[in-house]
Amino acid sequence: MLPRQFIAAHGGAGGKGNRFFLSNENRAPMEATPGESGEERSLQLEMKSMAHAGMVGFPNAGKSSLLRLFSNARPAVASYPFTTLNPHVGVINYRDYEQISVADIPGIIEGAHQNRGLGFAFLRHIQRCLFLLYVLDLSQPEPWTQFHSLQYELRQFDESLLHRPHIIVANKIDLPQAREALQLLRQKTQSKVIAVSALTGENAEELIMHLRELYDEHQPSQQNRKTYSYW
Ligand SMILES: Nc1nc2c(ncn2[C@@H]2O[C@H](COP(=O)(O)OP(=O)(O)OP(=O)(O)O)[C@@H](O)[C@H]2O)c(=O)[nH]1
Ligand SMILES: [Mg+2]
Repeated sequence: MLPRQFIAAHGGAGGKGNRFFLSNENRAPMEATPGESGEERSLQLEMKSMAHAGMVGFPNAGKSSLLRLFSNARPAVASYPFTTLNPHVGVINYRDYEQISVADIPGIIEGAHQNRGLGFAFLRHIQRCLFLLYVLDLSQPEPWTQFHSLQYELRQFDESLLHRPHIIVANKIDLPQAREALQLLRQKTQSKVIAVSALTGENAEELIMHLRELYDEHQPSQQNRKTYSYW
């Protein structure tokens, strides 16, 4: 964990106040010396989004569609890759007033670490997320290769991201052949897979509930709450 506070610039040493000049001769000194100047620094700060969950996926996998489905965020959705150019954060509201924020970042492609596509610098926005959602497109052949490529790119960026709790969100279950692909995907990975359709909303509830379980499990300061439901 990064320290929450740091000193950006030290103040200068204080001057001598009136009391310093107090003496038997001078019971009410009006003398004082000015303090030294403080340090001066120019800082450029970058805010990293701090969502609870971070979505990673290939372009067009449906990350923004999912965010629109379960939160109030309205990122653009379109049938061409790299629709999302900037990170978006959406908030899921639960009935017990708990809120989980989810970050949607631009699509990552194979070779992103060599600056292919939009590069992988956007991954910095998910570095502080408690858990990750790998969003895969089930309509693409061998969707598990997307998972491996995404993990490979994450590793190049920050190996610790691979140890982050995660689930696979297998999207586009409504499309032909998606169910067969899902079966194979499940055989080829040990990760938890939740199949959904951002288009029809199929299984959205299950995903939302599972996010809550992940959140309760990995939110150390919070007391786990057993009864909850989505708005
Ligand atoms: N059939 C079907 N289409 C979907 C589903 N989810 C998303 N799409 C479509 O897939 C396309 C891409 O969706 P986006 O949500 O923009 O994908 P993205 O992952 O945010 O893409 P980038 O921003 O380019 O990384 C759009 O045409 C969506 O309508 C789904 O579950 N089923
Ligand atoms: Mg998008």
